[in-house]
Amino acid sequence: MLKNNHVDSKKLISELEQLLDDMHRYSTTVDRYVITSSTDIHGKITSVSQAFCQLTGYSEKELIGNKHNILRHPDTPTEFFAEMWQTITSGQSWRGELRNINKSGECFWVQLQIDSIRDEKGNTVGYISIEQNITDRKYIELLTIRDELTGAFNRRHYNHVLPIEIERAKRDNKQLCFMMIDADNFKKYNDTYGHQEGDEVLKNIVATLKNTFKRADDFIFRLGGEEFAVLYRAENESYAQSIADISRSKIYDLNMPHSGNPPYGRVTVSSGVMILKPDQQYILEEIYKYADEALYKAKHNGRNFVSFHDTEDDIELF
Ligand SMILES: Nc1nc2c(ncn2[C@@H]2O[C@H](COP(=O)(O)OP(=O)(O)OP(=O)(O)O)[C@@H](O)[C@H]2O)c(=O)[nH]1
Repeated sequence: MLKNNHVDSKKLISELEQLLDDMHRYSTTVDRYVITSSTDIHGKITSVSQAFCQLTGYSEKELIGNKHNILRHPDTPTEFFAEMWQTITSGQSWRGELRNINKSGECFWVQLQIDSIRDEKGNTVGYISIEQNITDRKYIELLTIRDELTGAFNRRHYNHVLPIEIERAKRDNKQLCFMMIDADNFKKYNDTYGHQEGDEVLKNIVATLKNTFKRADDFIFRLGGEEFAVLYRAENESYAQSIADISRSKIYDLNMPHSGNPPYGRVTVSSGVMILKPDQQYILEEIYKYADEALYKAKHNGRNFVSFHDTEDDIELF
């Protein structure tokens, strides 16, 4: 009897050792290959996998006790994180794509899922994230939607985004503005200063637009040649008008010489804006047409000017 007991416990110990070995192997593999991190309820990092350290360039010691904002990309708007926190603190999982910055200052993209960690009573005691490195895919994706010269979104992306943003603005009961921007007398600029210098001007125009329209839901497009567009939301007409004019004057203030653009003698742009009301239906092609007509008015008005489409009068409704 005693002997039997001895044999059983030896067998049990060996099985337990085997189990511990398996668990160790499993956790080592997870640690090495799964990009994961945990935080307490305040967002302070409590554990990270080796794969997480490898991706971010930070050591475990540097990360523990810190918050994930150590990785924050400056272009990610605060609203993005507010929405993320709202979701996870309400007990739901959050899934999405996020651009981060590693320790060397390089950008990387992750697809991540964040879930609550709960104690035996069901209380949230922290959060765990599992991530996937999607930088390569994102890079290819961005190449297909961006204009190579200026970095603005291309026309294809404009066609994709416009209907989505119109619906979103309607849902949020916000006015959406579509502004077309065209460099003035640009043919003369190229003729005088050369095409390459012209390219630099186009880059400066987009950089200035990016500097002006900085909200998460602002979109800057290059629709073709020296023609650009911005899609932006406006709480009211006064904002819609003032920001459009600020973008025009910021480009004027760059003071890029342009002798063929009298009376200004510098690079200027003209813009045409169409304001979309959330309670109205629009035909997509008409939006472009009306903004283009407003742009024509701005050109006609002497250039370096922002003109607004007269709403209500002649919008074709469904
Ligand atoms: N440098 C450069 N020029 C471009 C590019 N795309 C288009 N253009 C030039 O932009 C000029 C546009 O000229 P037009 O459409 O005649 O208009 P404009 O001279 O700007 O005159 P207004 O629009 O009436 O003020 C043409 O000379 C095009 O060659 C580009 O990528 N780089």
